[in-house]
Amino acid sequence: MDMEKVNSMGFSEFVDVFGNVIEKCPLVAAAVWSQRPFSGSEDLEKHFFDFIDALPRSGQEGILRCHPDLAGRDLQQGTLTAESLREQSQAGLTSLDADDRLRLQKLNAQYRERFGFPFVLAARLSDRAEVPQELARRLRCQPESELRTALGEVKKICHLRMADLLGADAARVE
Ligand SMILES: NC(=O)NC1=NC(=O)NC1=O
Repeated sequence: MDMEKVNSMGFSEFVDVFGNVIEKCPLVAAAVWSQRPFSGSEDLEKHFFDFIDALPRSGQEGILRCHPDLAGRDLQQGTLTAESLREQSQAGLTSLDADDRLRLQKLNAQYRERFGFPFVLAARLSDRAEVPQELARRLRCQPESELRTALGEVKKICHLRMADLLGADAARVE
């Protein structure tokens, strides 16, 4: 998909296509649409990131809370979005044994208890061995820095989902 196509999208089509690059937060795409035209994929992505960065802390934490736990209830109940299911299965989280799944659930609960939002990590850049290690490591971080780290992971997830949608040919618009 090239940028001329993106820049020609009406509001509904734009939100249909980009509404889940930030998990379950179509508002971000709805807001970014009015910033068109975009000079390229980086410019488009930067508008998504700028929107997140400009939110008050409550809004940023809200974005994190829209993310399903890794190997959590949504995965067990089959209620993950298509993107999330693909990401979690690529990280090997859909085939954990009961012990590993329970360990991750306990760590997720401890993390949520400490920070007030779920542990978020770009699963496609991780794997079943690394996720619990990274969760345990970040559990020891300070809330301020952890919020920034978590939002950084949201941006990585957005970047990867955007790349899936745009493909390689979303070069700059001449
Ligand atoms: N809590 C999470 O990190 N969730 C997720 N990470 C991903 O990469 N996809 C998700 O659904």
